[in-house]
Amino acid sequence: MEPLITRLVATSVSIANRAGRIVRDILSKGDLGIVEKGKNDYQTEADRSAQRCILASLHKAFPKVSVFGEEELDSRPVPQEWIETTVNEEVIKTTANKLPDTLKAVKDEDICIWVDPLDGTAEYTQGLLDHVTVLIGIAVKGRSVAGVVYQPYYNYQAGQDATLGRSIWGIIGVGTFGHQANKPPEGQNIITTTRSHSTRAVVLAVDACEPTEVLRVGGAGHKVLLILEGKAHAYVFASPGCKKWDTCAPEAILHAAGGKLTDIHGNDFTYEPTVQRRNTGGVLGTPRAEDHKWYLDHIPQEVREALPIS
Ligand SMILES: Nc1ncnc2c1ncn2[C@@H]1O[C@H](COP(=O)(O)O)[C@@H](O)[C@H]1OP(=O)(O)O
Ligand SMILES: [Mg+2]
Ligand SMILES: [Mg+2]
Ligand SMILES: [Mg+2]
Repeated sequence: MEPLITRLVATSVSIANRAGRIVRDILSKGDLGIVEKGKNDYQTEADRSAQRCILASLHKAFPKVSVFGEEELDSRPVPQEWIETTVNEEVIKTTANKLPDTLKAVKDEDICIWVDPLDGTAEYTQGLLDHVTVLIGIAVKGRSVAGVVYQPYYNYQAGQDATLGRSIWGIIGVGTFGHQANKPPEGQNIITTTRSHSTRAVVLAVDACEPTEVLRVGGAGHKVLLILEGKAHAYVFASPGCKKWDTCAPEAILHAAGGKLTDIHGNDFTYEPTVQRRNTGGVLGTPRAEDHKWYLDHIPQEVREALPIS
């Protein structure tokens, strides 16, 4: 049998696809069932249903692994057709002979999975559909090592014949798959940041990094995809708004591709089950680990002091 990590990623790719289908079905039926959880913080029926699908499916396949999802839900039974049991063969094939030795012996109790059933909820409700992703991040002993980012509306403006949706997945030491890997253009400094959760500190930090262009878009998953595809040079978010489920999967795919995701002080995120959910130190992502320090050095002291280390 394949190592646990390989099976977890291969199953998570299938589960994220199933959840993405739920996200699309709910929008096409038109009743989003929006609930306001807090200031500028919404939940829809798609967030709730996709999380039920993902947690029930993971629990069925891996009953001993800890899984945490963004939404607080009751334990109502999940419709049988939402339990995804298939395994993505592409992941199995690609990972065979490539998985690092350190990940081969990982046990159930070493793992914690962080699930964001719908990242970019604000943009989903506003029809900015390619900003939406489903995130399943896999941490081992508190460090993010593998992740799945499913983009349910990829290609949605490309015409009827285009295949809707794509899966991007990555494992540290194996690589990142399912997207184009491009370098960002030389001579520019394109910075991506929030469009729906901006604050004074967010703007100060972006401006201090001397952008030639600012891409204000939704979703932590979506912004990391922009970096992987060479559309942005950095993801700068000087706010305590992101939580563990927002960063776990994006961090793994970015690190697996040679990039770096930390808080704005340069500290690594940790993901053990008891960790504080909020990433109080903000988020900084770059496509090459060696470019990270330049951005860290440009974050104003005033902004750093306002964002405590997570
Ligand atoms: N102030 C905030 N309140 C609630 N969620 C936030 C906040 N800031 C960031 N997030 C979460 O982090 C993601 C990335 O931030 P942004 O889109 O603003 O760049 C958001 O899509 C949202 O995830 P979610 O949509 O899953 O609730
Ligand atoms: Mg949310
Ligand atoms: Mg999110
Ligand atoms: Mg979410």
